[in-house]
Amino acid sequence: MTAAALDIRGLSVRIGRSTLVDGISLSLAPQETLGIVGESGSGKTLTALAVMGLLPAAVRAEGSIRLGDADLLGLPERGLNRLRGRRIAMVFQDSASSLNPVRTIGAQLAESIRRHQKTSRRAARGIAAEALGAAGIPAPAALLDAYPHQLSGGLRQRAMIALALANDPEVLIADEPTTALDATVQLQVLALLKQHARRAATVLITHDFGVAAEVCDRIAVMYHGRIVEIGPTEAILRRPRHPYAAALVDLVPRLDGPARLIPIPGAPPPADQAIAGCAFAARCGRASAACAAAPLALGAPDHAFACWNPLHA
Ligand SMILES: Nc1ncnc2c1ncn2[C@@H]1O[C@H](COP(=O)(O)OP(=O)(O)OP(=O)(O)O)[C@@H](O)[C@H]1O
Repeated sequence: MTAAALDIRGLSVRIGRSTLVDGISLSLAPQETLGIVGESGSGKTLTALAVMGLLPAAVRAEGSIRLGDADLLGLPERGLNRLRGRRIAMVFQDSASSLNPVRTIGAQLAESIRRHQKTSRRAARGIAAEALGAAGIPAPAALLDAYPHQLSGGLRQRAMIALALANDPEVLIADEPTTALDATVQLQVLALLKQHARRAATVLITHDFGVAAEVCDRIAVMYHGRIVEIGPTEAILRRPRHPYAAALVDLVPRLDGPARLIPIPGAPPPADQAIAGCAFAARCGRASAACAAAPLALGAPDHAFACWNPLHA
């Protein structure tokens, strides 16, 4: 079996007594593209920030996150700094606030390249121009001296993708990389990510199931800080098992009629109100207290889902 590019086990993210991400496990093969899909507030970004070691100070992460041979949660800041940008990189949703507004695109790219590769300033500028070209930016050399505010949203997002990919990382995390873009630019950026995904492992975070279906080999559905379903994209699209995943699939625009809006409960029921029979028996088919929709674990069947009835956890 090929070693995982990224392996997350039992990751929880907490602030004070609140658990915002609740014991999730994921494994990503080299060159695999995994979509993390879920509604706003489900814990997607916190999961990504935990992997990058970029959580705010008051927020704690527990569990294990391995990038190849490196244990990311155990690394001190200096160790993380050596890996970030070189072995793992992230594209953020909002390129306007993620790029430094007072430094040119070229200076920001060259700095990242020189931090991780032994190279002269001149050579770093050349690599920077190449990275911009590879991100589909026309006349990349001319863009090196531009400031972020001088670029359109689409160009800025491409520049950020170039920045993330400049050192050829093993793992790329893209957090809602197309949300702020108009439809045609969205398609171009997705095509770019798809092209990159052939070279390295990619995690695409989105609330849009259609976007994930376009690019990803597998999809993990997050709900209330947990992964409630994970499996090959095709399988989830054809036969979603968890009601939330089914609702997301139903929202993907179709040519054969309007999408249906299916209301689902806002949160798992508290343990003392949990029903003995599975509330989602119709989908999971495990109507008794023996409901085996166990917390998703590595080594679970290819396409697995978790029940949120606490009696069945
Ligand atoms: N610094 C923080 N302090 C306290 N709570 C936080 C903090 N950051 C996030 N949260 C909370 O944690 C939960 C998960 O947030 P997260 O940003 O991961 O969601 P998300 O799925 O990425 O949503 P979106 O799609 O809107 O970005 C939310 O309830 C959010 O309000």
